Amino acid sequence: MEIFDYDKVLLLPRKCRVESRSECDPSLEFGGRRFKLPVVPANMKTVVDEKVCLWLAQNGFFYVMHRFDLDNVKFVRRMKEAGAFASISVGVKPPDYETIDRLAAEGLVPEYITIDIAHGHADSVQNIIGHIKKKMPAAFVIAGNVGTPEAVIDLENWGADATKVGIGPGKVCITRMKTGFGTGGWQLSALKWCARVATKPIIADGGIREHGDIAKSIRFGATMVMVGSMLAGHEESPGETVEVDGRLFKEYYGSASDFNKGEYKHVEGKRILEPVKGKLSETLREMHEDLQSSISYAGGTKLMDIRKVNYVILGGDNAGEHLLM
Ligand SMILES: NC(=O)C1=CN([C@@H]2O[C@H](COP(=O)(O)OP(=O)(O)OC[C@H]3O[C@@H](n4cnc5c(N)ncnc54)[C@H](OP(=O)(O)O)[C@@H]3O)[C@@H](O)[C@H]2O)C=CC1
Ligand SMILES: Nc1nc2c(ncn2[C@@H]2O[C@H](COP(=O)(O)O)[C@@H](O)[C@H]2O)c(=O)[nH]1
Repeated sequence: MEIFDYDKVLLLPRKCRVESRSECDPSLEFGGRRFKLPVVPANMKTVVDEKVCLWLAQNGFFYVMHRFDLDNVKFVRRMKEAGAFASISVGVKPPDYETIDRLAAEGLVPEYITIDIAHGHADSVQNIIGHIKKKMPAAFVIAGNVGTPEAVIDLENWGADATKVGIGPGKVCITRMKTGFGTGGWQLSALKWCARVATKPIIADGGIREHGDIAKSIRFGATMVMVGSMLAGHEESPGETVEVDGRLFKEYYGSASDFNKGEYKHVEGKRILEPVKGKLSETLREMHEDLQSSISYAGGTKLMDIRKVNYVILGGDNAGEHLLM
């Protein structure tokens, strides 16, 4: 198997078919809705809050609210009252079952439910997918995280409508060091490996460091990418602002860090400071433009035209050109 990550791959251009990049459309259909970009901010406390989620929903972007220290029922109700779709995260513990039951009892069906645990290839995930599908069959269920084809096959067979791939490639992740496991350092080829067997959409989660990594993820089989650090640290981002030597930073911490958990137990995440980067809407606008360029380099007009290109692997044992035959 080829092993590579985002920084070791470049996509090869095909003859341009447009006169202007404005003809290229990076939008996509996901779970019955159309979104402007194949990008979703990570469901983490220092990346999204209710205000950011509402803004994303009202401006044509997908979002997934985090699942920490909030009442999901109140959140779904407020999103619906605001005329927005609801997209929540749950875990696999008894309070998460109660949340599903309360939502169903009140007839508040979130359009999207993400089951968000560290090791998503687990009976606990099969059980909660079954529970959600029984109580709220209309909800689109995203399940993860996983890092192998076997896990993708199981999650799809258990009823997940999409899977989230990425164990440990995140910027504030320390899973690799703490446990010796994961897709950190080879996330892009893990994605390729998983996408070969997937019959439903994959969200590639973690390790996106450049806008071009979004196009690379699409090329290797992702329908959507989840982005944490690059979308943290904006003016609108939640998280404490810290001044260091006259420069402004915002905190960004892992969901499995002691900062998020409130205790040092099964810690697999850390806290870093991200330089404050301006407005989130500006970063999303730039991502949109960059993806339009990617599509034009792919010789296409639509997002999935990126899937048609060849690529090269730079350096290392697997170096070489890879042609689509
Ligand atoms: N994408 C990634 O690489 C990672 C992401 N995270 C994020 O951190 C947050 C907290 O995650 P998580 O700790 O799962 O959430 P929870 O603490 O809610 O754990 C979920 C459940 O899964 C169990 N569990 C967790 N890890 C394992 C494991 N390795 N083997 C068996 N059972 C396990 C827990 O039990 P118990 O605690 O008793 O073991 C608990 O019952 C989530 O948002 C998650 O996405 C965390 C690590 C890696
Ligand atoms: N191993 C851990 N992974 C975590 C933790 N908190 C979040 N995450 C994952 O990281 C991505 C974001 O990655 P980035 O490279 O874009 O910053 C996020 O979506 C989660 O899957 C954690 O504490 N430990």
